Amino acid sequence: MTKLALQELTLSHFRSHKRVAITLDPRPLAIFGPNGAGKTNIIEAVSLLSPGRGLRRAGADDLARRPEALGWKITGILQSLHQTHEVETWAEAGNPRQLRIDGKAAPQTALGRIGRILWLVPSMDRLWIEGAEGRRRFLDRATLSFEPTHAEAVLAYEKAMRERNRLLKDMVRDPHWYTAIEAQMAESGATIQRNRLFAIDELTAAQASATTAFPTATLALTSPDPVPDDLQTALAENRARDMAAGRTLIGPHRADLDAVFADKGVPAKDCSTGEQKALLISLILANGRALARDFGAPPILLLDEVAAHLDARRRAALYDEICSLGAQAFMTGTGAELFTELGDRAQYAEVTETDGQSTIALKDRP
Ligand SMILES: Nc1ncnc2c1ncn2[C@@H]1O[C@H](COP(=O)(O)OP(=O)(O)OP(=O)(O)O)[C@@H](O)[C@H]1O
Repeated sequence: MTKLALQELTLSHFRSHKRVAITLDPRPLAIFGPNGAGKTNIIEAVSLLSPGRGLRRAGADDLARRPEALGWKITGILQSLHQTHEVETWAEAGNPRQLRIDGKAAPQTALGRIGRILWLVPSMDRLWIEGAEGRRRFLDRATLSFEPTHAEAVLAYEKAMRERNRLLKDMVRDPHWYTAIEAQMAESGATIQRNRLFAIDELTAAQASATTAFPTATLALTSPDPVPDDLQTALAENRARDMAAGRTLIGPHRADLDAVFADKGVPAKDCSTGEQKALLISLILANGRALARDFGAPPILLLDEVAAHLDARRRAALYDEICSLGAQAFMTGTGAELFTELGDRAQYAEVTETDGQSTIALKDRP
């Protein structure tokens, strides 16, 4: 099968890493080292080779190595479906993040077309019990992996909504100011809604068609107020209510992802911590299988401390599923023993830290 894989990763002054240059093969990479060594920083750098602010949602200045804080750079050689791309992303102090693909300046949305990168990080352990925003972001990343233009629809919708919210806050009542903005929101909103429903269908089908050790999640797109078919009319009718609130109260920006642990019929938020994690793993793997079929290659997976939560049987099952999927999964853990079951099916790297400076070294199978 065609592979999507990072062949080389170079970091310069990125968080605790002053200089990193590693060459990888398409197998999963198990990254081990003590707490605070700089393992997550490595996979955060990989996450920045996809659109958005990466797996910590950090601002560009936070990524610069302290104390120098001069700026940072990540370079990745990414093997994609038809060709290999050089992706460079960097920021100079006080400036926004920039991007070049194959030597040419490119918008971040272009990254969604050449690669597919999905992640699970410990902060997502509370995804099912916290507010809708995290679940929406999770769904949108899955959606983006199926439909790269989703990012443009979300950006267009958010830009128009910001303009509308400004008018609402300024108590502008003249309908002329609203019509074009609401038409834009309705158009991009319909695209967002359609894309998200498509992603849910894909995840549902991919869960149903596989034999897996992880539980099935029954998914639904919900919202405090249903997203109307005719969003433009609904927005016009809702202006007075929105003006009182000082913001737009209806639309896809209020959507939520509802999940139920299918075998038990229990909502994800009421499941045990381990079950909630297992549902997330199940969805990431389902997303990977669906992409392998639709896009032609499984995504790059970034799994931060995923092994720590799993018993040995589940851990072995996860590794088996990643390997049969053929995904280049970057996995972190505090000890090499967490990856024993991977054997020769993975490559290994140790991250260590001395005096606030991290280093990474590829290792033989531990
Ligand atoms: N901008 C920065 N400049 C220098 N060091 C930083 C910067 N941001 C974070 N760090 C350091 O990076 C280290 C954390 O790295 P990281 O989160 O990658 O650790 P980890 O190996 O994943 O640890 P754990 O196993 O505890 O999750 C901390 O020591 C932190 O102080």
